[in-house]
Amino acid sequence: MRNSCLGFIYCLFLLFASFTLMGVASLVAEGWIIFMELYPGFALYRGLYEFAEYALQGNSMGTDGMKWGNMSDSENGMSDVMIIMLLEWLAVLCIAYYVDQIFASGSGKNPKYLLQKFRKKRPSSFRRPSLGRQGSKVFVDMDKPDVMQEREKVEQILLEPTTTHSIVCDNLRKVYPGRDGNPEKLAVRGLSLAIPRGECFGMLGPNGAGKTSFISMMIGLTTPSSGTAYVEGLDIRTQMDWVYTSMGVCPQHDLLWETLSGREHLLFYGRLKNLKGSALKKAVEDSLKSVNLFNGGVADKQAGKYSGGMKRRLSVAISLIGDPKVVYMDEPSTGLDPASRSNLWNVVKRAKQDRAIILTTHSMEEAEYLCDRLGIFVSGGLQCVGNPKELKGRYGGSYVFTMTTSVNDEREVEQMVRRLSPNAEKTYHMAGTQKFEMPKHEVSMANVFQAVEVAKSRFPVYAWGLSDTTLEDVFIKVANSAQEFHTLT
Ligand SMILES: Nc1ncnc2c1ncn2[C@@H]1O[C@H](COP(=O)(O)OP(=O)(O)OP(=O)(O)O)[C@@H](O)[C@H]1O
Repeated sequence: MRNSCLGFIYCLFLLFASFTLMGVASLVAEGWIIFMELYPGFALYRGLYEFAEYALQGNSMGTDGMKWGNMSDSENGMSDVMIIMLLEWLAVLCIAYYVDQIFASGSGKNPKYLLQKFRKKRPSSFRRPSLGRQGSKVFVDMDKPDVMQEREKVEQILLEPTTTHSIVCDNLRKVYPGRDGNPEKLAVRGLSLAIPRGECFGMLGPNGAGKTSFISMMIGLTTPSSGTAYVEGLDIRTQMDWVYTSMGVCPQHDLLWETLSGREHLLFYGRLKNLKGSALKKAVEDSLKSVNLFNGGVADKQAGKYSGGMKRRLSVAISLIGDPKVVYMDEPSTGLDPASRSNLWNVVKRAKQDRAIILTTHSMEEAEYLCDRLGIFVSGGLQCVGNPKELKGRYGGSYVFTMTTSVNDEREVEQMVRRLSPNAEKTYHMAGTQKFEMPKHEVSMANVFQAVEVAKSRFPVYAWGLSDTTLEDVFIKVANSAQEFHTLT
């Protein structure tokens, strides 16, 4: 519809141009004609009109029509037409480029980005301390010393000429532009992170936290709205073609060709990674063996006939072929049965020796088993970073006590817990089941066991338990407090 309207308006202008030039050209001042030629369709028509005039004259007089020499003739105005069309072509080219940068899918640049580009001319490795720049965010980050420390580490690394860190994210940010009346979405807010070779970094976070948006930027599917990241020293904004050669990806959903076999997939991706001849054959066989897809003719079966677990293992094998220095795995074990998952974990564990791996997962067990360090990501921001033990120590300095009784005895349970630990906090309560967090320094195990024995003699206790903080407790605590903060701000 829009195209038809534009076409119609364009034709109207052509008609108007032909009427003006043929009918009243002699009555209209040359200045007005030049003014009208600012409309591209009019200028084009004027040019064609003059060509036609010369051709007609040429036919009747036996000459050649318009020649280069006639272009400068002030009578026909061709020099004005050519200059106007050339300048307009340049202007429209620039406008088209600018509009494309703002509206192209995934790029989502701020309309003022050109101004910002001119304002911030600095070498990519130069960084100022982010404290001052973040303004009101400083308060938030001060609350997260580990995140601040990571940011400072990144700033330090960026000042060094060489580094052992395979991935360095420098204040990476992603904003999706608002569409169809929806406001713009800040999916990743200023992420700074440094991951050395040989480390598997786990990215945990609730649904919609921004993990996939982060990975999409790192693998070149979308461009950062601001900030950047360096992969093996290469800038993802400007050197993505080189980054691809040292990168492997296992996406959240298997991207496989149903009619190709597992072996053919690996041969294809191996060739893309520049492997040839016997080196390619060996890499494919090793890869198939490592993910248990080699024996029994499985390697030559069509991927469409693979089970979900086999497809997932093939995706992981694809991400590792060609010895990439950096690998991204987006929820690699989703949908796998326990045996296949354990198999896959062994593959990943072996693979991380000489490379950096970023892995997103919803499984705390997987994170604890595979990852050297973890980051909990909520509402687009990193809330904490550290190894699983550190995080449990930092966020879980308490025992979790659970007891299930009849609803009538709930008060007694609560009083018992208060006597054991005056600062205990009730974290869950549902139909007779209560959960309390008791600070470790207030509680002695022996007292808890004794108190439970006394309680059992006074009222029926259906179940009880005392556990150390799990990674899941840490995750829930961090995610809830961050979500509360973002709802309030
Ligand atoms: N192309 C897009 N345009 C607009 N908003 C988007 C787009 N892609 C993602 N989002 C929004 O950005 C936020 C982060 O989404 P993202 O998929 O990165 O989260 P996630 O942590 O990977 O979630 P999950 O664990 O469910 O995969 C969500 O609120 C999502 O709705």
